[in-house]
Amino acid sequence: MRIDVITIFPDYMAPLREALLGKAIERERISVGVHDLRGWTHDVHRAVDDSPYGGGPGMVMKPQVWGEALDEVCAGSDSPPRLVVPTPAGSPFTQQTAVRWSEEPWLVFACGRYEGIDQRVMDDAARRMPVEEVSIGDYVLVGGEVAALTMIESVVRLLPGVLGNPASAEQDSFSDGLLEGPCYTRPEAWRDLPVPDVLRSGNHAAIDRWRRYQALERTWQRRPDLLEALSDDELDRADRAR
Ligand SMILES: CN1CCN(Cc2ccc(Cn3ccc4ccc(-c5n[nH]c(N)c5C#N)cc43)cc2)CC1
Repeated sequence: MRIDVITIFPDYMAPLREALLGKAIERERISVGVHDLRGWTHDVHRAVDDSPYGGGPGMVMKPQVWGEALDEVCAGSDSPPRLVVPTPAGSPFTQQTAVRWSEEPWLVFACGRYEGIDQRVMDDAARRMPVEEVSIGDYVLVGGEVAALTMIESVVRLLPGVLGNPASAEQDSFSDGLLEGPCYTRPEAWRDLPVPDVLRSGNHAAIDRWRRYQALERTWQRRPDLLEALSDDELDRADRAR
């Protein structure tokens, strides 16, 4: 997978070179390009923003600069990339999105700042490539870089050979529609807090039932909305796990 990121703060993307993502680059599971949007400015001030039409607070990112940047970064391949534009007004980014994008050969992330990117940039790009405007959650960030890092990490961890233990991705939270339950490791007792006996019983059928019940209980307490999406027979199966 090829990943390109366009931003006015290229150093913000340094975490891409660290840890799991850095290893994926070393092992050539992914190639990553980070591009400074100001490289496509032509004025002495290297301006990337301007006042919003219609008034309102803040500034909007100029279409000309983004247009030239995307023309260059998204060129050079028989098939165009999928353009991902983080925005608070985007469709929800979910684990299902990450799974779908993990099949893509090339993703380009356009990281906006200020009040966002002139809409015509996305409308023009959509003439040549798939464009998705997505949000990582219902809270407000200052720009798209943190969102891009979040989405890149959740996609890249799904690629073959990236995670040390591939089973981990298969047992992700949300992958079966539920939150995962609590996890424990040594010591057996810590500050008078014990590990649940069932986890030390060696009875794997009982352990699976316990884990399934814990996942259901936690989902019910923290994310009841996820339970609404579960089918009746899935709920029955989980209920039998009590
Ligand atoms: C008067 N009101 C009119 C509405 N605006 C809305 C607004 C517009 C831009 C920004 C800053 N920003 C710029 C680019 C950019 C990309 C992603 C995100 C982002 N935030 N939260 C997520 N889940 C994100 C993601 N993914 C934020 C971004 C903040 C708030 C506020 C002022």
